[in-house]
Amino acid sequence: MSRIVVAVDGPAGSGKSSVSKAVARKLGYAYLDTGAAYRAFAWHAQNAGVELEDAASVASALPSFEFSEATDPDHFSVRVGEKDVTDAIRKPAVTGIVSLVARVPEVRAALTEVFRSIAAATERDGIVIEGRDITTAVAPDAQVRVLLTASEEARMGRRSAELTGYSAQVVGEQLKARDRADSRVVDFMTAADGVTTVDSTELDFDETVDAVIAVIRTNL
Ligand SMILES: Nc1ncnc2c1ncn2[C@@H]1O[C@H](COP(=O)(O)OP(=O)(O)O)[C@@H](O)[C@H]1O
Ligand SMILES: Nc1ccn([C@@H]2O[C@H](COP(=O)(O)OP(=O)(O)O)[C@@H](O)[C@H]2O)c(=O)n1
Repeated sequence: MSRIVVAVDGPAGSGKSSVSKAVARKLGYAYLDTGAAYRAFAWHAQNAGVELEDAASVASALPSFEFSEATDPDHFSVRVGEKDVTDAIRKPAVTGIVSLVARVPEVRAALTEVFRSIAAATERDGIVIEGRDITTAVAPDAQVRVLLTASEEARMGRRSAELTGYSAQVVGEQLKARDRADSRVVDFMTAADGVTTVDSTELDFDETVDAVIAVIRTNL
């Protein structure tokens, strides 16, 4: 069976996770959130007591990283060893350190292999994989490649609406700082050759899902 891969990249708050999950659900595809893996590794590295500023120390936590992620869009969960970290990895304590671990080349190489194995193991007809470097590094040969963007203002507004209890200004500043740090490692602000941009600034959620499905239909 030839499995369809839909690769989705974009900056924080552009709608990658929620839109990709909805697209997967509608098409009966699997769904893989690669940011969740980087977050889970950051959580693990911190618990392992590594020196987060030191790349070699961060990489030393890789062999003990027992990661698993469900790919059913209706039952999403992330585990490290026996522990369910689905909620813990969304906390600001993890969001604030994830870029430090994501910049380490050994970490990127190891997680890229994990993503390819998960994609190869899915039993569904297709998989939507979302992150920052899926269209360019993880699955550059994907049949469908999308860059999901939205204005900084829209992204900050969406993220702060989601994180109730935190000041909109602090959430916005953290999002901008993380995008700045991440974009030094991977370019997810401009579409690579053959990648279709979907700008959701003026679209509501359902319209964005439909726009991504339209790109998929055009490419298959
Ligand atoms: N087109 C849209 N219009 C309005 N809200 C959206 C849209 N796309 C996504 N959202 C909302 O924005 C928030 C951030 O989306 P998320 O999927 O977490 O982004 P990302 O994974 O890119 O960080 C979520 O609450 C989501 O429901
Ligand atoms: N393919 C990917 C996915 C995420 N990441 C890293 O993981 C972090 C969390 O990704 P995420 O997709 O959960 O972040 P949000 O866009 O949901 O805020 C990013 O800030 C990047 O540092 C990455 O480097 N490469």
